[in-house]
Amino acid sequence: MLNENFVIPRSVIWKEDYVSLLNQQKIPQVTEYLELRNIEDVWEAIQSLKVRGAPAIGITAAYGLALAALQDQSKSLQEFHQNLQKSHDYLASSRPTAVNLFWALDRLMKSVSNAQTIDEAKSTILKEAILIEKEDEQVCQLIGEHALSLFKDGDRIMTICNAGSIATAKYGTALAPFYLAKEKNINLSVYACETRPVLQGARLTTWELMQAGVDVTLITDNMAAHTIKSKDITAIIVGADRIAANGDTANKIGTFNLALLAKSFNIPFYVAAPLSTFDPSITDGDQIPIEERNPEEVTQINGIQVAPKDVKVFNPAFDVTPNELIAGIITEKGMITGEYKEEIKKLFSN
Ligand SMILES: CSC[C@@H](O)[C@@H](O)C(=O)COP(=O)(O)O
Repeated sequence: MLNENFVIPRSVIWKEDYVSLLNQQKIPQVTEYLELRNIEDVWEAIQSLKVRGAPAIGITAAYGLALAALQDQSKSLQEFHQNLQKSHDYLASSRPTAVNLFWALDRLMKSVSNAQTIDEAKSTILKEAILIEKEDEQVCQLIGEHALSLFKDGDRIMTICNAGSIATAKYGTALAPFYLAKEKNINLSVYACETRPVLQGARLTTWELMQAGVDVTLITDNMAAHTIKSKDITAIIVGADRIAANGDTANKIGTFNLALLAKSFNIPFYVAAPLSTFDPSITDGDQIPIEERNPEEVTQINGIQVAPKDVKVFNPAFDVTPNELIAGIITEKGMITGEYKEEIKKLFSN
């Protein structure tokens, strides 16, 4: 295990009858934990980005479904299953792109399909939600170890958005190697893109890494090319929201730009993601649903209007990086590279 003499924040904590949730909307100004007491609270927290990041969305939704199950007053097992399906569908409508949401909810539904009593179903569903969180912590640590093996002392690495501890159960995906490097006294410098419009890089990645004592420098998104050149960036590493069967990867808007820059500067562009972020049911990235969010995320900064009120806005929250721009996808099972279609098929065949 990592030694804990530096702070690795957690975003989702199960508290027996509610979910304690770090309010990521308010970081870094305010560190507050919300009490999510019912499925509506959970839906709203996911939709409004109080919790965000693919694995953390999945874990929170899993606890949301567990809360709904535990609070259910059904008189028969059949009624219980009908209500559970409604709760599943409701939570699944909170955000469309990160496949971990659907993966976690489907996994809970499957876990209770053979339950003989309502009590058995309730305890099974909670156990499964807790397991999803525990597994994600272990998986992120493994991703961090595999990713760290690609870097050496003194490397300068760029990232976007926040694929850190608070986007997962713990440690993160793209940020996990930086926590591990810190422990092993390997010096890595991180360049964090601010990540307009919602600023996950500026607000969250810097906050997380500074607490752990990781050397992090903030840049605006449009500084990426100049920074890669002038600071001699050695690699780019990002997280993922959904990876198609051919390796095409949806991640935070702006990721595709960085992949193109990596190609142009001849530096590796890595994706770090757990197997729960793969969607082998879709053949390529064109089939990934891309969330479009409220125009005000673009026309305002921190509630202050910066563009004409009625300007037309296009606000996709994600883009898709084609597989040929990706030097490697780092999972808990190691890194896959090259023939992604074959490699991904192998990953899911055993
Ligand atoms: C380990 S988190 C991976 C991704 O979910 C992350 O990079 C990302 O794009 C998050 O987008 P967000 O809109 O903040 O949920």
